[in-house]
Amino acid sequence: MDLIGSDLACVRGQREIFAGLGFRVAGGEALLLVGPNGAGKSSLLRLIAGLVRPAAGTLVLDGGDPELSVPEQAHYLGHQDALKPSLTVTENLAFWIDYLGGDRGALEAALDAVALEDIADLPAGYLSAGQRRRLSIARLVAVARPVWLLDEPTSALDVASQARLAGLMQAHLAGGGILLAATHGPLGLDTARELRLGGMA
Ligand SMILES: Nc1ncnc2c1ncn2[C@@H]1O[C@H](COP(=O)(O)OP(=O)(O)OP(=O)(O)O)[C@@H](O)[C@H]1O
Repeated sequence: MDLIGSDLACVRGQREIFAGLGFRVAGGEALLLVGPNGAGKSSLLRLIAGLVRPAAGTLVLDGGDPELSVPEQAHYLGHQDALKPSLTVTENLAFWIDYLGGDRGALEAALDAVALEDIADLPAGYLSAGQRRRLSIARLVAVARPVWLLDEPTSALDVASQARLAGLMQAHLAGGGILLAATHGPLGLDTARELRLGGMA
Protein backbone atom coordinates (compact mmCIF):
# COMPACT_ATOMS: atom_id res chain seq x y z
CA MET A 1 0.00 0.00 0.00
CA ASP A 2 1.29 3.48 -0.87
CA LEU A 3 -0.08 6.93 -0.10
CA ILE A 4 0.93 9.09 -3.04
CA GLY A 5 0.52 12.85 -3.27
CA SER A 6 1.38 14.46 -6.63
CA ASP A 7 1.77 18.12 -7.48
CA LEU A 8 -0.40 19.17 -4.56
CA ALA A 9 -1.18 22.82 -3.96
CA CYS A 10 -2.91 24.39 -0.99
CA VAL A 11 -4.43 27.87 -0.84
CA ARG A 12 -5.83 29.26 2.40
CA GLY A 13 -7.22 32.76 2.84
CA GLN A 14 -6.27 33.48 -0.80
CA ARG A 15 -2.60 32.79 0.01
CA GLU A 16 -0.69 29.91 -1.51
CA ILE A 17 0.67 27.80 1.36
CA PHE A 18 2.47 25.26 -0.87
CA ALA A 19 2.46 24.13 -4.50
CA GLY A 20 4.02 21.35 -6.52
CA LEU A 21 4.29 19.15 -3.45
CA GLY A 22 4.83 15.43 -3.98
CA PHE A 23 5.44 12.49 -1.67
CA ARG A 24 5.06 8.72 -1.49
CA VAL A 25 4.73 6.83 1.78
CA ALA A 26 4.65 3.03 1.70
CA GLY A 27 2.98 0.71 4.19
CA GLY A 28 5.18 0.40 7.26
CA GLU A 29 6.71 3.84 6.68
CA ALA A 30 6.51 7.06 8.65
CA LEU A 31 6.93 10.50 7.12
CA LEU A 32 7.58 13.39 9.49
CA LEU A 33 6.42 16.81 8.28
CA VAL A 34 8.90 19.36 9.55
CA GLY A 35 9.45 23.07 9.03
CA PRO A 36 8.87 26.40 10.74
CA ASN A 37 5.58 27.73 12.11
CA GLY A 38 3.20 28.48 9.27
CA ALA A 39 5.05 26.26 6.77
CA GLY A 40 1.88 24.28 6.01
CA LYS A 41 2.39 21.05 7.98
CA SER A 42 -1.11 21.13 9.53
CA SER A 43 -2.57 22.25 6.22
CA LEU A 44 -1.08 19.23 4.44
CA LEU A 45 -2.46 16.84 7.07
CA ARG A 46 -5.88 18.48 6.87
CA LEU A 47 -5.76 18.25 3.09
CA ILE A 48 -5.06 14.50 3.23
CA ALA A 49 -7.81 14.13 5.86
CA GLY A 50 -10.28 15.75 3.48
CA LEU A 51 -10.80 18.83 5.66
CA VAL A 52 -9.10 21.24 3.22
CA ARG A 53 -9.66 21.02 -0.51
CA PRO A 54 -6.46 20.90 -2.61
CA ALA A 55 -6.13 23.78 -5.09
CA ALA A 56 -4.32 21.35 -7.42
CA GLY A 57 -2.86 17.87 -7.52
CA THR A 58 -3.94 14.35 -6.70
CA LEU A 59 -3.87 12.09 -3.69
CA VAL A 60 -4.31 8.32 -3.92
CA LEU A 61 -3.98 5.36 -1.58
CA ASP A 62 -2.60 2.77 -3.97
CA GLY A 63 -3.51 -0.70 -2.70
CA GLY A 64 -6.19 0.68 -0.39
CA ASP A 65 -9.92 -0.03 -0.50
CA PRO A 66 -11.17 1.27 -3.88
CA GLU A 67 -14.68 1.68 -2.42
CA LEU A 68 -13.44 4.18 0.16
CA SER A 69 -11.94 7.67 -0.10
CA VAL A 70 -8.53 8.42 1.41
CA PRO A 71 -10.11 10.27 4.38
CA GLU A 72 -12.34 7.26 5.05
CA GLN A 73 -9.20 5.15 5.37
CA ALA A 74 -7.39 7.63 7.59
CA HIS A 75 -7.41 8.70 11.23
CA TYR A 76 -6.78 12.40 11.75
CA LEU A 77 -5.55 13.55 15.15
CA GLY A 78 -5.64 17.34 15.13
CA HIS A 79 -5.01 20.01 17.74
CA GLN A 80 -8.61 19.86 18.96
CA ASP A 81 -9.40 16.79 21.01
CA ALA A 82 -12.99 16.41 19.71
CA LEU A 83 -14.47 15.17 22.99
CA LYS A 84 -17.85 15.83 24.59
CA PRO A 85 -17.12 17.15 28.12
CA SER A 86 -20.33 15.84 29.71
CA LEU A 87 -19.77 12.27 28.49
CA THR A 88 -17.46 9.93 30.37
CA VAL A 89 -14.18 8.64 29.01
CA THR A 90 -15.87 5.38 28.05
CA GLU A 91 -18.89 7.11 26.49
CA ASN A 92 -16.66 9.39 24.41
CA LEU A 93 -14.69 6.47 23.05
CA ALA A 94 -17.89 4.48 22.42
CA PHE A 95 -19.22 7.46 20.43
CA TRP A 96 -16.09 7.52 18.29
CA ILE A 97 -16.09 3.76 17.74
CA ASP A 98 -19.72 3.90 16.55
CA TYR A 99 -19.08 6.99 14.42
CA LEU A 100 -16.06 5.40 12.76
CA GLY A 101 -17.87 2.10 12.20
CA GLY A 102 -15.73 0.13 14.64
CA ASP A 103 -16.48 -2.64 17.11
CA ARG A 104 -17.25 -1.73 20.74
CA GLY A 105 -15.47 -4.93 21.77
CA ALA A 106 -12.20 -3.06 21.14
CA LEU A 107 -13.00 -0.33 23.66
CA GLU A 108 -11.43 -1.69 26.83
CA ALA A 109 -8.16 -2.68 25.21
CA ALA A 110 -7.91 0.77 23.62
CA LEU A 111 -8.39 2.48 27.00
CA ASP A 112 -5.72 0.19 28.47
CA ALA A 113 -3.37 1.11 25.62
CA VAL A 114 -3.49 4.77 26.67
CA ALA A 115 -3.66 3.95 30.41
CA LEU A 116 -7.06 5.55 31.01
CA GLU A 117 -8.83 2.48 32.38
CA ASP A 118 -8.75 3.82 35.96
CA ILE A 119 -10.72 6.93 35.03
CA ALA A 120 -13.03 5.32 32.49
CA ASP A 121 -16.14 6.67 34.30
CA LEU A 122 -14.93 10.26 34.68
CA PRO A 123 -16.58 12.94 32.50
CA ALA A 124 -14.13 14.07 29.82
CA GLY A 125 -14.57 17.68 31.00
CA TYR A 126 -12.56 16.80 34.12
CA LEU A 127 -9.57 15.40 32.22
CA SER A 128 -6.19 17.11 32.08
CA ALA A 129 -4.84 18.20 28.69
CA GLY A 130 -2.63 15.12 28.46
CA GLN A 131 -5.45 12.79 29.47
CA ARG A 132 -7.72 14.35 26.82
CA ARG A 133 -5.04 13.79 24.22
CA ARG A 134 -4.65 10.16 25.31
CA LEU A 135 -8.41 9.65 24.97
CA SER A 136 -8.22 11.05 21.43
CA ILE A 137 -5.37 8.66 20.66
CA ALA A 138 -7.48 5.74 21.96
CA ARG A 139 -9.80 5.93 18.92
CA LEU A 140 -6.82 5.25 16.62
CA VAL A 141 -6.22 2.05 18.55
CA ALA A 142 -9.90 1.09 18.81
CA VAL A 143 -10.71 1.35 15.09
CA ALA A 144 -8.17 0.05 12.57
CA ARG A 145 -7.45 2.39 9.68
CA PRO A 146 -4.33 2.12 7.48
CA VAL A 147 -3.35 5.81 7.47
CA TRP A 148 -2.62 7.82 10.60
CA LEU A 149 -2.37 11.61 10.25
CA LEU A 150 -1.04 13.08 13.47
CA ASP A 151 -0.64 16.79 14.16
CA GLU A 152 1.95 17.32 16.90
CA PRO A 153 0.71 14.17 18.64
CA THR A 154 3.02 14.45 21.65
CA SER A 155 1.76 17.89 22.70
CA ALA A 156 0.62 17.81 26.35
CA LEU A 157 1.88 14.23 26.82
CA ASP A 158 4.21 13.39 29.71
CA VAL A 159 7.31 11.25 29.17
CA ALA A 160 5.55 7.93 29.92
CA SER A 161 2.66 8.81 27.59
CA GLN A 162 5.07 9.83 24.83
CA ALA A 163 6.78 6.44 25.13
CA ARG A 164 3.39 4.69 25.04
CA LEU A 165 2.43 6.64 21.91
CA ALA A 166 5.76 5.72 20.30
CA GLY A 167 4.94 2.06 20.98
CA LEU A 168 1.48 2.45 19.41
CA MET A 169 2.95 4.15 16.33
CA GLN A 170 5.58 1.44 15.99
CA ALA A 171 2.90 -1.26 16.24
CA HIS A 172 0.85 0.53 13.57
CA LEU A 173 3.90 0.61 11.26
CA ALA A 174 4.81 -3.01 12.04
CA GLY A 175 1.28 -3.95 10.93
CA GLY A 176 1.88 -2.29 7.54
CA GLY A 177 0.25 1.03 8.45
CA ILE A 178 1.21 4.43 7.04
CA LEU A 179 1.95 7.36 9.30
CA LEU A 180 2.37 11.07 8.61
CA ALA A 181 3.06 13.34 11.55
CA ALA A 182 3.66 17.07 11.85
CA THR A 183 6.20 17.63 14.56
CA HIS A 184 8.73 20.06 16.00
CA GLY A 185 10.57 17.35 17.92
CA PRO A 186 11.48 13.67 17.90
CA LEU A 187 8.61 11.17 18.14
CA GLY A 188 10.63 8.10 19.12
CA LEU A 189 10.54 6.56 15.63
CA ASP A 190 13.99 5.44 14.47
CA THR A 191 13.30 4.97 10.80
CA ALA A 192 11.09 7.94 9.87
CA ARG A 193 11.83 9.99 6.76
CA GLU A 194 11.35 13.76 6.76
CA LEU A 195 9.47 16.04 4.40
CA ARG A 196 10.59 19.60 4.98
CA LEU A 197 8.11 22.34 4.21
CA GLY A 198 9.26 25.94 3.71
CA GLY A 199 7.34 29.09 4.52
CA MET A 200 7.55 31.97 6.93
CA ALA A 201 9.04 31.67 10.39
N1 LIG B 1 -8.37 28.80 7.87
C1 LIG B 1 -7.34 29.52 7.42
N2 LIG B 1 -7.53 30.64 6.69
C2 LIG B 1 -6.48 31.34 6.23
N3 LIG B 1 -5.19 31.02 6.45
C3 LIG B 1 -4.96 29.93 7.17
C4 LIG B 1 -6.00 29.12 7.70
N4 LIG B 1 -5.45 28.12 8.39
C5 LIG B 1 -4.12 28.26 8.29
N5 LIG B 1 -3.83 29.35 7.55
C6 LIG B 1 -2.49 29.84 7.22
O1 LIG B 1 -1.84 28.79 6.53
C7 LIG B 1 -0.44 28.84 6.84
C8 LIG B 1 0.02 27.43 7.20
O2 LIG B 1 -0.55 27.09 8.46
P1 LIG B 1 -0.33 25.65 9.10
O3 LIG B 1 -1.15 25.60 10.35
O4 LIG B 1 -0.58 24.63 8.07
O5 LIG B 1 1.23 25.69 9.44
P2 LIG B 1 2.12 24.69 10.31
O6 LIG B 1 3.33 24.38 9.50
O7 LIG B 1 1.30 23.55 10.77
O8 LIG B 1 2.52 25.62 11.53
P3 LIG B 1 2.84 25.33 13.10
O9 LIG B 1 4.23 24.76 13.16
O10 LIG B 1 2.76 26.69 13.71
O11 LIG B 1 1.77 24.39 13.61
C9 LIG B 1 -0.25 29.87 7.94
O12 LIG B 1 0.28 31.06 7.36
C10 LIG B 1 -1.64 30.10 8.45
O13 LIG B 1 -1.83 31.43 8.89
